[in-house]
Amino acid sequence: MQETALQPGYMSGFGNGFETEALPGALPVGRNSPQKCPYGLYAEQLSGSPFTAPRTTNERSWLYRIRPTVSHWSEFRKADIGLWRTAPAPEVEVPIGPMRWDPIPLPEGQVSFLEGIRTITTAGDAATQAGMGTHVYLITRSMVDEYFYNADGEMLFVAQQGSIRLWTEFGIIDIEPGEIAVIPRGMKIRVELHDGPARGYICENYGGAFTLPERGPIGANCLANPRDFLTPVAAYEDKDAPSKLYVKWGGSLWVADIEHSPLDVVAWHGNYAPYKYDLRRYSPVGPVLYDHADPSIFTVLTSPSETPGTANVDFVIFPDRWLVAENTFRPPWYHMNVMSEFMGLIYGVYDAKTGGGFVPGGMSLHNTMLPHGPDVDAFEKASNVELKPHKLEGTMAFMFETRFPQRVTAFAAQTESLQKDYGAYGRKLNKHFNPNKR
Ligand SMILES: O=C(O)Cc1cc(O)ccc1O
Ligand SMILES: [Fe+2]
Repeated sequence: MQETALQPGYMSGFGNGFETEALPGALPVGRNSPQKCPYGLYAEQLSGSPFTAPRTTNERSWLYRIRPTVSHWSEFRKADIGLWRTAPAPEVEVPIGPMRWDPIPLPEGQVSFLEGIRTITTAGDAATQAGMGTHVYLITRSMVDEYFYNADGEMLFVAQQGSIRLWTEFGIIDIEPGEIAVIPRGMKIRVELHDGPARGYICENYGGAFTLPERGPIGANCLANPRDFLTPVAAYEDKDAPSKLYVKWGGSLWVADIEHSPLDVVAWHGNYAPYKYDLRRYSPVGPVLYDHADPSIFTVLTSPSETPGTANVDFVIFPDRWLVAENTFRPPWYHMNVMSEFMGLIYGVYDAKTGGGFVPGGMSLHNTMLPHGPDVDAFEKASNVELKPHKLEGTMAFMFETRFPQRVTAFAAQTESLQKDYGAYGRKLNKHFNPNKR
């Protein structure tokens, strides 16, 4: 490994055509496939979209690597996929009611990224490139001489506890709680524990690649600003060692013995690349006079479907912000939604659930067309509080919202972390109706 490659360095921008080289002159100039590449490297294209996709959604990168991926290939055998599930996964009947979980505890023993995935829900069908899986990751040891890529979807990491280092083919990404990272489909990684143990959430997106939502009348600024997205500079390993390459393909995990690190990309250029983003940089826009707006105003990233305005997945956050609306019930309203809502809490308190039970590291599921809203504590407080400007501080909840109903896995339905009494929270709401008093 190069001395200079040990600390992550980043380039700013979303979806840019980046170019970066870990050795001077490693990138061919003016062409993608010279007869011989500099330093004896191999050229390889990684296509994240069909070749013919329109320019706005066309994604590919050119990698200049010590060995092409095909030479990392050898006899694959089935590996134990543990508790990772892929849609469709009809393991249990999905309850017709809200579900909520306490944090899944970190295991006592040594658990790598691949061993510590716990799928909570699946939606759609990975084989048709539609839907998503939601997972919790639990990591107590780094991957050593173990590498992985996911052919079934891109992975959005949401760090909740501890920090991890994602060694990718494209360079190094560090994330800590409050930050996210996106690893596009097909990109090789090794996940290292930086400051652990680590827990977080993953949205495995089988559909259209995450992109920034349109801003419409908001204009050219606010929400997630493109300059705050960071893509790593090239960094490579020239390492010969008995290693394992794991591939998730078609919902199964496969493994092959390889003799060298596949993170051997010395230079690359293109717009198909991993990135990170600090959620605390999000610039929220909201109601400045009255009413509570739809949560789509807080969309960080969206995975579009073929139907305009109907997301395969929206990644939405509920960050620190001022509440100023006059004569308004300020928390989320009671509602039913054709989209299904998986929520997690990174830190702090979520304003619709102030009565306890939705804690950092926990999660909830409000499925397609199932009613939900503030708990009794949040309702009573927000209905009676003096409506001064009020700042929600030290809070970061998020939602993976998909057009598809979500199925829970057998693990999620049977874990001790499942709260047995959550389904009844709505029944605690008091009757206030009085026909004699307006
Ligand atoms: O249900 C939830 O808590 C998420 C949510 C938040 C909000 O402000 C409006 C609608 C919505 O689904
Ligand atoms: Fe909701």
